[in-house]
Amino acid sequence: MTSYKTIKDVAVITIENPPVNALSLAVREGILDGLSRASKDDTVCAIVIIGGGRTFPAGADISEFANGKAFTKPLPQIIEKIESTQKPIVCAIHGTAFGGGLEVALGCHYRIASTRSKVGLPEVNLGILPGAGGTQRLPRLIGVWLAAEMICSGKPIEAVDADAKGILDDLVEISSLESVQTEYDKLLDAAITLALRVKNHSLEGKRVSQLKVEPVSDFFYEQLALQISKNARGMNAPLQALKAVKASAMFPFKEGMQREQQILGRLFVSSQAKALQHIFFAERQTMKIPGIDMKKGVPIKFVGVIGAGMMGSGIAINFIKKGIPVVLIDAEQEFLDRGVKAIEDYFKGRVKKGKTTRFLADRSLGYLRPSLHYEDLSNVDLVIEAVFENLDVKKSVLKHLDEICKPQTILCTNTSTLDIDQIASATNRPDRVIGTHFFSPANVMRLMENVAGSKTSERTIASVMQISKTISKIPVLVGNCFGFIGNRMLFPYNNQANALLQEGAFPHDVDKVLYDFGFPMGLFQMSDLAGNDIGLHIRKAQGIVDPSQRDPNERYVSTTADKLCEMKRFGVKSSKGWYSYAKGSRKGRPDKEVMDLIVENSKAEGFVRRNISAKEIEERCLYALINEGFKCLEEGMAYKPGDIDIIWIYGYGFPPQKGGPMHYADAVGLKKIYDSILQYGKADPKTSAWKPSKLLEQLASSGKKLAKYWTKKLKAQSNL
Ligand SMILES: CCC/C=C/C(=O)SCCNC(=O)CCNC(=O)[C@H](O)C(C)(C)COP(=O)([O-])OP(=O)([O-])OC[C@H]1O[C@@H](n2cnc3c(N)ncnc32)[C@H](O)[C@@H]1OP(=O)([O-])[O-]
Repeated sequence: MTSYKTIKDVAVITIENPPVNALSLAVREGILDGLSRASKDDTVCAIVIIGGGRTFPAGADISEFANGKAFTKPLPQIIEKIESTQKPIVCAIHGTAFGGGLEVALGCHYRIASTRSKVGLPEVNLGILPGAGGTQRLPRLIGVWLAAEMICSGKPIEAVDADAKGILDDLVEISSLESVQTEYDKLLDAAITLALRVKNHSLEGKRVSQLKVEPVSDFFYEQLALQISKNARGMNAPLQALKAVKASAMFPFKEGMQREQQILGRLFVSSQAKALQHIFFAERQTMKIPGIDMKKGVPIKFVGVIGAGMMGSGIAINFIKKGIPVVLIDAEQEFLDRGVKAIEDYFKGRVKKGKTTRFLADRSLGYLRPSLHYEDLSNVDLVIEAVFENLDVKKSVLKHLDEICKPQTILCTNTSTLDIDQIASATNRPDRVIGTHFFSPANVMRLMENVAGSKTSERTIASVMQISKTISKIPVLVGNCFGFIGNRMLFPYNNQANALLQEGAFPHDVDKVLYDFGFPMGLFQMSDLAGNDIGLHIRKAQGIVDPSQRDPNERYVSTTADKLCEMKRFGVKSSKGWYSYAKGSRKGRPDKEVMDLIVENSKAEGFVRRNISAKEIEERCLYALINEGFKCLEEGMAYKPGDIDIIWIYGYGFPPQKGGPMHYADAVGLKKIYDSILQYGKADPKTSAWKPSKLLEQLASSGKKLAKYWTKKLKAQSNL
């Protein structure tokens, strides 16, 4: 896990724990061993610590948090040992020196970094804090102000910025064209040169723990706490980290460390830390699908997008940003021009905000090829249609593409509800047809539901999952059912919200509960933002708007929602929806007209309105959602509980500190949820959402947790 060698009387300890050189127990032991050898060897005059491969350690080994290994030879002790070593230690950073990695660097006497590298303390994103002395050393090195900002936001910074802030002693210029090996060689060279230069220098002032912290006023802490409460609403770790930073300015180093460790101890066992660490791994597991070999994917170098509307142009942006040429097709010149303008405006905006340069923006735009002719797609590797959400329209587009594109081209349909098999049946290559459900705005939202039809091949799935990654999306493979995973689960959740209106609640009552739970906004606010006509369109496609076509045994909850559309209350875009909006504002106010309509409809539908508690609102919305998630798992539409959590966190704003609906279900207790579902079902037998999932029933009665059960199941499957 580490190697040791000497170059020109400098000991070089190289950390070798690919892929990210996480500071596992074996690495920590290796560092200790290297320090001891170098200290005992009289010919060694200085020490360099460097990461092998592509990076300096990207942090403590997160997998050791759950199994307790992190507490054996813990990182703070190793860093103390590094700092107290009598020979100068130079730390050489490339790649991503994150978390414990940066904390190791802060324990070294000198720090140099490749200009391509990044440093950061992202621990708050995992529900903890930089608990290997980071909250005590960083303020001593760069001041409380800058340190608190880095620690509480968890955002990494570029090496050049780190140098300007005083974290680094020097930068090693590496161009973007140079290989990782060249970067490593140049960095090591520079580190050895520096080590030889300082070999006889005193270490006075070089041990960061001995530096003084300039105190700042309480006003600063109050302001930052306010900002954190707004930007990281509901998250414990950032505010706790701020307390630890404050301790650095109030106490000597040793006492400050004690405070840091106390706070870390509390955060470590918190439900938020468990939830956030679950998400960290779940996000990386979405590419691991039983029976799919991702290496079978074919490279996608040329893409077509059909439809230059908001969705199509957003999709195109993802590709051209990564240097992948896109032919953007629309039937009308006017629509095409509008799409191209939207794309140009997007890049102009980025330049204006300093997020990219004019040169890079122009380079991306150079990859865009607008066209009115399908024939220009004859050579693309993959094409995504983003036309109107209508089965017949999509089928005819795919049929046409099948005739024009080369036989190997993968045909993707961007739909949020339609049947992939039916769309694929319009082509002679159903094995090369797949759903790619982008979330709007497609250039912003990172989630992608990739939908496998019954004939979609392993190669197609692997190719699309990989290209999704290349364009920086978080792809989740899902099965082909109505609404796939995200929208399918949204329906019962949304139905409960509407049912609550019938029984006595108002939109702002429901939205407040969901906001307090941690969602960025409630369901009615979300509906107003997306456009209430979308829901109506889906209900029409389901054939349930017309009372004569409804199943008499299923409760209908959307009368008010339907009437709102009749009244042209489409939401923010018409300044009126569930709420009313001042012109240009997205902040809705409860509207008497809507409240009267809700009361009137309750009466007409035979409900006696009652006060509904926040607890009931929360349980009914969330348990209906969770029950549907279990159904998706038992039917094989979702491959892992973690996939569902990722979809809901990245696609629907489920609060990450609660870990996603399936993780949350385990935290609440499956028996409690199951019993509540039975109870709500008894009171409301005409709502099929209250029919409990068999899987939920099985786990609730056996007292098992979903996460454990599913991991075991997957293991057993892979051993077959
Ligand atoms: C003691 C208390 C104080 C200290 C606390 C800390 O340091 S807390 C830590 C603070 N640090 C952080 O929070 C940084 C967390 N890491 C990152 O942000 C990113 O991994 C990255 C930017 C370093 C590389 O991005 P990229 O897209 O190039 O790669 P990728 O993301 O796909 O990862 C590749 C593989 O490495 C795995 N893995 C990664 N990191 C860790 C880890 N620390 N540990 C274990 N494993 C880790 C990851 O699961 C994946 O495994 P798989 O699926 O292949 O089996």
